Amino acid sequence: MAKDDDRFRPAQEGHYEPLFATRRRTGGLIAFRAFAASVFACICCIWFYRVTVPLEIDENKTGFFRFIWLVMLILEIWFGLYWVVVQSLRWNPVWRSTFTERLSRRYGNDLPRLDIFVCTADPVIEPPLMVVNTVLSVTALDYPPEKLAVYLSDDGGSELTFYALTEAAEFTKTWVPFCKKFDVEPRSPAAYFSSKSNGLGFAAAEEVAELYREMADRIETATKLRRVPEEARLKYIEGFSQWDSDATQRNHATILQILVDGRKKNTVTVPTLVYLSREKRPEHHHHFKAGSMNALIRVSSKITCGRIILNLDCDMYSNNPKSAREALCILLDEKEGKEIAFVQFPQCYENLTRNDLYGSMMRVIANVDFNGLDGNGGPLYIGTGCFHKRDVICGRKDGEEEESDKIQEIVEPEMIKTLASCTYEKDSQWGKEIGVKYGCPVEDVITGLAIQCRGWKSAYLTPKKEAFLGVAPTNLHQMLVQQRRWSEGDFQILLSEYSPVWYAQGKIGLGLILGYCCYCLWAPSSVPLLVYSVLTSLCLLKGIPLFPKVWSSWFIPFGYVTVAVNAYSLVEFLWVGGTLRGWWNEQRMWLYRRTSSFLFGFTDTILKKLGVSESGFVLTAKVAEEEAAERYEKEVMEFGVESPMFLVLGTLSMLNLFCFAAAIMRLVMTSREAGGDLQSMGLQFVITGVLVVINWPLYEGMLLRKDKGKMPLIVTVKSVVLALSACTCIVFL
Ligand SMILES: O=c1ccn([C@@H]2O[C@H](COP(=O)(O)OP(=O)(O)O[C@H]3O[C@H](CO)[C@@H](O)[C@H](O)[C@H]3O)[C@@H](O)[C@H]2O)c(=O)[nH]1
Ligand SMILES: [Mn+2]
Repeated sequence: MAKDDDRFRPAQEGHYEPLFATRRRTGGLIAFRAFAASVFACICCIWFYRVTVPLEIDENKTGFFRFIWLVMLILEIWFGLYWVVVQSLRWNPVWRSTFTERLSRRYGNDLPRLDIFVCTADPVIEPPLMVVNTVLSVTALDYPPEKLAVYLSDDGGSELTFYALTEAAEFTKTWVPFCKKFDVEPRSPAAYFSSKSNGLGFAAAEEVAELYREMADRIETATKLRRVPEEARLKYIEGFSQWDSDATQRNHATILQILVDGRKKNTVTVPTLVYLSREKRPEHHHHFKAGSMNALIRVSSKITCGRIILNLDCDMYSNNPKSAREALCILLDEKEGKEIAFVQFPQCYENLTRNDLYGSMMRVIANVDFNGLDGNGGPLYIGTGCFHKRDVICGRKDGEEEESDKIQEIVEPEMIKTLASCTYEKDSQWGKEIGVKYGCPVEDVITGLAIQCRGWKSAYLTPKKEAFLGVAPTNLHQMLVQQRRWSEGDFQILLSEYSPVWYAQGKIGLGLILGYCCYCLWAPSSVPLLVYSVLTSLCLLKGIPLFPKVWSSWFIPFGYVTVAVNAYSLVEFLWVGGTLRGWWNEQRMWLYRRTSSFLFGFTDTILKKLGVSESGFVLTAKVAEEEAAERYEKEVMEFGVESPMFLVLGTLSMLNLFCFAAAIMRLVMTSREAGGDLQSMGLQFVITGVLVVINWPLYEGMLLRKDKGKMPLIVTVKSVVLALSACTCIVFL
C-alpha cells in the first residue's frame, strides 16, 4: 500500500526540481498600468462632464432632453465600469512552460492512469468519421497505452457511431504502432494524410494510408446509407444486440461495449477503448453534455478509473501528442501542482481562414484574457481540452483520496451499466456537489468556478504546437447561436447560487471574480450597446448633439478614450498574431454578438427566470454544404436563414445607414450651417460613420448579393420597414 503511494513522489527526496515554470511580465506591465490609469482618468472626466453639463435644451421639450441626458449618463457609467472590470484580465498575466524531460526522467512510464472522455451527440451534425478521427488521435497520444483509456459517449445513441468506433478499434492496432514508430504528427489520421507537407513518401505510410482510406470509405458509405454493414453486425453482435428494435435517440437503454480491453492482457499496445450511450427516457431530463460527462465519470471508475481525466468535444482532435505529458507536468508537480485542479488548453481550430471572418478563434480571449485569468487564480474550464484530477471533479475534498488509479477488479458490464441509467442519479448529489453541474448551458464554466471556490487553482497551457484542434462554426447564424448559448449560460451563473459576485466572495480573489464578471456580463452588456448605437444615430438624424463640441476642451477625454482604447485593442490583436483585417472582422463580430446573441441570451435568461421558457443546447454543426463552404473559404459572410437575430442586425444597420445618409445630406444642402453640424456632432458622425462602414457585409448581403448565402428577402424588407419607421418617428417627435 505504502509503496503504491510512493510511485508519485520524486525519485530523490529533498531535491526538488519543479516540473513547470511561471513567467510574469515586468516592464510592459508598468507601461500598461500607466496607460490604463490615463484611460481611467479620462473616463472620470467623461463622468464629470456628463453629470455637470446638461444637453443643449430646446425650450419646449425639456423632459425629452433630460431623458436623453439621463440615458447617456447611465450608458457612460456602464461602459466605464465595464472597462474597469475588463482590466482585471490584463492586470497580472502569467505564462506557463513545462519541463517534460524532467517528467520523463522522474517517472519514466510510471505515469498515472489517464481516462479520455470524448462526447458526441448526433451522427448527422457530428459525422462518425470525424468522431473516430478524434478518438484515434488520442489513442495515439504519447502515453503508455496500458495507462490510457478512451471513452466515447454517444448521446445520439447511434448504431452508425458505434459501427464507426468498431472500425476504429481495428484500425487503431495499426495506427498507434505506426505513429509511435515513425513519430508522425498530427495523430488524427484524416489530418495527417490530408496535409501535403507529410509527403508520405515511405512505403509504410502508403500502406497505412490505404487502410485508412478503406475504413473511411466504409464509414462514410454506412453513414450515407444510414445502414451498418451485415458483416460488422455479426462480428460485433454483442454490441449491436444492445439496441432494442424500437430504440431512438431519446428513448433507449444503456449501451456499453468495451471494444479494446487493456485490463486483461499483460502486454498492451493500444489503449482501452469503450463505447457508452447512457440510458435515455423521455420522462427523465438528460442534462445534455453535463449528464453524459457524469455518466462517463461513474462508468470509467469501474473500468480503468484513471486518476486524470481529459475531456474533449468530438471535433477536437489531438494535434500535439505531448499534451498529456505537458498537463501532467503541472498536475504532478510536487509543490505548486498540488493545489491545481485542472489544466486548460485553449480551443484552437483547424478550419479558420486567414482573417477569421467570424472572429471564431477569439484570439484575444485565448492569448490575453486567459493568461490574465491564470495570473489571478486560474482560467475557466471551457469544456474541451481540459485535464482534470478525478478526485477533484468528483467533488471529493482534499485528503479524501479514493481508490482511483489502483488496479480495479473486473466488474461485470451489466453491473456497470446501471451506473449510466436514468434513475441512478435520483436523490443523489450528482450534478450538484458531485461531478459536472446541471442546469446551466455552460456546465463547464460553472463547474470550474465551483472547483475554484473550493480552494483549488487551475492553470492555462499554450504550447507552441496547439494541443487540440476543433471545427469552428462556418456561418454567421451558427456562430451567433453558439454565442447566445454561452452568453445565456454565463449570465445564468451570475444569477445562480454560484454567482461569482456573492457566492465566490472570499473564496477566490477579487481579480478572478472580476474576470468571471467580464463573461457573465456579456448578456446584459447587450442592452447598453444597443441603446447607444440607436441613440447616437437617431440623435444625429434629429440634430441633437450628445457630446461636447469638437473644439472644446471637454472633447479631449472623449477623443482620447475612443482613440486610445481602439488603438490599444488593435496593437494587442496584432501582437498576438492577428492581421489588420482580422481585427476589423473581430470588431464587427463583437458588434453583432452584442446586439444579437447577447441580447437574445439576455432575454432568454430573463424569460427562464420568469419560468416562461427552458434552456436547451443547440449543437454547433461541424459540416457545411459545399457552396457555403466555398463562400466561407472566400470570407464572404453567410446569412441565408430567416432568423430573428438577423432581423435585429439588419434593422440596426439600416437605421445607421439612413441616419448617416440623412445627416450627410443635411450637411451638403445647408452648407452655411454645415461647419456647425460637424463641430457640434463630430463624434456622432464618426460613430455612425464607422458603424456604417463596419456593416458593409450586411448591406451587401441585404441589397447586392444574389447567391444563396444572401440575406433572405423577407428579413431585408422587415429591416428596412422597421428602420424607416424608427427614423420617421424621431423626425416628427
Ligand atoms: O446533449 C448533448 C449536447 C452536446 N454534447 C457534446 O458537447 C460537445 C459540445 O457541443 P458543441 O455543439 O460542439 O458546442 P460548442 O459551443 O462548440 O461547445 C463549447 O461550449 C459548450 C458549453 O456551451 C461546452 O460544453 C463545450 O465543451 C465547448 O466546446 C460536443 O462534443 C457534443 O457532442 C453532448 O454530449 N450531449
Ligand atoms: Mn464545438
